Amino acid sequence: MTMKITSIRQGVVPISSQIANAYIDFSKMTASVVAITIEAGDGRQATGYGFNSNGRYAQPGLLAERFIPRLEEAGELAAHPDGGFDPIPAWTAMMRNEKPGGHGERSVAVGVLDMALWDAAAKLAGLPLWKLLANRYNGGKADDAAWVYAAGGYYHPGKDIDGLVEEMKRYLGMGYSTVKMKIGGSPGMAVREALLLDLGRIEAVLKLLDGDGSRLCVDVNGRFGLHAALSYAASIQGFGLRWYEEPLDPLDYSTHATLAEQYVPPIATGENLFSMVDARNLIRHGGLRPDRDILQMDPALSYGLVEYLRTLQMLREHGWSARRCVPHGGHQFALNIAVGLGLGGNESYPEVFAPFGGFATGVPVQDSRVRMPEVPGVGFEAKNELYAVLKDL
Ligand SMILES: O=C([O-])CC(=O)C(=O)O
Ligand SMILES: [Mg+2]
Repeated sequence: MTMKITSIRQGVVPISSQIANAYIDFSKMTASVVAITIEAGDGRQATGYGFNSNGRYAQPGLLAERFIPRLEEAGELAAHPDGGFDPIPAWTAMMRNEKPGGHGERSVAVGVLDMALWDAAAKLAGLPLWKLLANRYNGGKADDAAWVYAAGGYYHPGKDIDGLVEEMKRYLGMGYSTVKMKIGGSPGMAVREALLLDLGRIEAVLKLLDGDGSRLCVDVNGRFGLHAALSYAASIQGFGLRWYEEPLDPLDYSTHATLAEQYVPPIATGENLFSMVDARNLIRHGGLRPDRDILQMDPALSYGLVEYLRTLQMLREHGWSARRCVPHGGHQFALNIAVGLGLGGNESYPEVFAPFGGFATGVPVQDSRVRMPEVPGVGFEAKNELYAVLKDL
């Protein structure tokens, strides 16, 4: 049976807020949203939805000028050997006449469309995406739940240490046992002063977590140079934190290798690596340790799941387990991938980036684990606020 894309619509929606990390504020953050309708040879139709994660902006120009027209011109597409829709030939059509390297933000535009293709593929199969992925790529084995952690702890005008601790307390009340906070966001301050300030913030949150460092992640958003990263490393080493995230520029692999020689607990990075090749450079040259470090490549920013499947293959070839992957972005797409392909878990943003973050409405988090609904596709239709945005396309 062949399949055909019959319509593609796109829009731009704000996900702006007053929060900031150590590198950017989100006052003008936007996201692209798309809807793609696919017709199977037997006349059945499904509409899949996609969007990009926070941190990169909407890509209406790239979508309108290159990627949507190529998909529209793709014509009849070969089905997957299981008889269902296969996003891979559609993805290949989108990427025609694109050179390698210099990934820029076209990976974001392609990621938005890729998400919609997978949502439609799973809907045509009448399966939740996590089940389709387990069937196609994981010998039919899916996890029964995903580990999730609550990411927040942003800088916000007027927010002090008490405000930070109150926020973390709310996350514990929602069923999360591991939380993440921002550090390194003191522009213009000397490293020593900034470090003292951050140690006070970290210790206040650790107190709430009964001093258990394995329940706290800290995120620098790539702000530090090697000197600051090493100074912080020496001071936080003893806390045994769950991970020390994006301490350095994401593309500066050799400084990661130097840090990894000095800092024993886990380091996490990868949310700003947008291709399998970039991730492979990190693995080859970043000195990261497959027994503890965490890889956060986000399929919704980095050419989608078609490329992420290649990244997982590359990791296997380099002796890394998929369990070391905990994608950035806090969206249901990565949650399906985590459960269906056996990743280590997924990020979650209980209080920021609505309506794109979070899970199906009414699904509880228990002991930092969340189960998947049995809804066909990614599960957007079971997430009321998000579906209200998508269905308007
Ligand atoms: O603040 C951001 O850009 C998001 C981020 O780093 C994360 O979710 O880890
Ligand atoms: Mg991060």
